[in-house]
Amino acid sequence: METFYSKYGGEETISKVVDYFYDLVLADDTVNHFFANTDMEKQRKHQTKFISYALGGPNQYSGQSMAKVHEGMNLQPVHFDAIVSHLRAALTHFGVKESDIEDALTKVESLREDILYK
Ligand code: HEM
Repeated sequence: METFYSKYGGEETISKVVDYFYDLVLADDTVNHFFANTDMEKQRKHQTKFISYALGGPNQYSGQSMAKVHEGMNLQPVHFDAIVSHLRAALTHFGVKESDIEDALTKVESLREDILYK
């Protein structure tokens, strides 16, 4: 089966989507404070991992490992929703088909319970 990731051009496309998404996240006061003590390179890595995951790329995560890395952040639905809305905006901006956007959002949603309130 052709994955979303390969269909839209693999890493090259991912890096463009990441740049766009990164700017949206860091301009948003709802969530940018979580990254206040994270250096720029690490932030970019985070956004890349997030996008790659959503698009079915090589970095796939278990709920357990996601609970662990977000431990101590006490992330709330409002934070998760903000990130999801930026993902939707970034994918829309690059002309991704609505049904493919829905698939990506469903994927991300599957980790919501693992990531929140940790
Ligand atoms: C499905 C959703 C998410 C995925 C797949 C994901 C992925 C990851 C991964 C893989 C890490 C490990 C550190 C690294 O990237 O090197 C991480 C850490 C982190 N995540 Fe997420 N994340 C998600 C949601 C969120 C949300 C909603 C927020 C906050 C609004 C957030 C903020 C952070 C922060 C601040 C770190 C630590 C960064 C650092 O200082 O090293 N994440 N995340």
